[in-house]
Amino acid sequence: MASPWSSLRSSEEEAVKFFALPQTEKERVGPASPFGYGSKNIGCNGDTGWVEYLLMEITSKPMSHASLAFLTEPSGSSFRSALNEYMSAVRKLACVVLESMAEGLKIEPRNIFSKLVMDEESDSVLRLNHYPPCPMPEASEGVVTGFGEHTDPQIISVLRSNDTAGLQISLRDGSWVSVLPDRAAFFINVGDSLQVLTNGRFRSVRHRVLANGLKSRVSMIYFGGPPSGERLAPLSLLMREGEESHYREFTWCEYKRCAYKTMLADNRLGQFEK
Ligand SMILES: C=C1C[C@]23C[C@@]1(O)CC[C@H]2[C@@]12CC[C@H](O)[C@@](C)(C(=O)O1)[C@H]2[C@@H]3C(=O)O
Ligand SMILES: O=C(O)CCC(=O)C(=O)O
Ligand SMILES: [Fe+2]
Repeated sequence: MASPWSSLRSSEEEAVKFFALPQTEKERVGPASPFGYGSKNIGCNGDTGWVEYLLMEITSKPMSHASLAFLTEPSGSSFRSALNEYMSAVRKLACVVLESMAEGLKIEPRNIFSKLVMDEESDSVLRLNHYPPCPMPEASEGVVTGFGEHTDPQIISVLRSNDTAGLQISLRDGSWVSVLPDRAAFFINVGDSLQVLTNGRFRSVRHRVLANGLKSRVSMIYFGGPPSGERLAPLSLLMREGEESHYREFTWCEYKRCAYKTMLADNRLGQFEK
């Protein structure tokens, strides 16, 4: 398997260069609707955070989206090739993880989940987030939200950050636990769609990012999603005798349409529960 590390390093370097550009230059690539450059506004339903980002769709045609035309300019060519290489390496990594998950659940074929993100029509996204150091107002008691709490809607998310803390996950009792930053590690998040496919055996955990008072955080996240028309429901081959499905069947396109009308913290799966 091609290692994601070299393309990761160059993508991160290019991202740092991009985020260091004057605001007017970056805004040529925005607003993110949903793809492109965004700053402080997340999604289009009123969420805000101490973050700027680049959101890119991953299609079988590398980097086709018009809002990212800057990547097709000669000055964007090294960024483009690093990102294309990284996207394909991180997708393979996601597949290895998804195949181990299928094995752990003792279901076959092993590629039952990974084939969804490998599909030519897979609806996947790459996100580069930059959280600049945040001057902490006294009233905030050292807590400023970089990216508000949420679950990821897709099947799997593969996150890699530099060595700046900020990411936290929520435990069942509602307490928050910090994820130690480790630039040599990937953080894997189960998405809502995998929770549905496994009838809740794997859970999409709520997470958030707190801004850092001193250092910049840079993260790159691959969100592996299924093709638009894919029907999502608990896999019958996983269900035990008498086990009830917790979700009604829906397509990824239907879920995404509803998800994009919600705010980050909303419980998106709620409307699909039985
Ligand atoms: C507030 C929103 C931003 C988001 C779309 C949404 O309406 C609800 C889900 C959000 C999320 C979270 C995970 C990923 O970062 C993301 C790209 C996704 O697929 O769902 C974002 C969406 C976004 O930033 O557009
Ligand atoms: O930037 C991070 O570390 C996490 C952001 C996140 O959860 C997301 O973009 O969905
Ligand atoms: Fe997330």
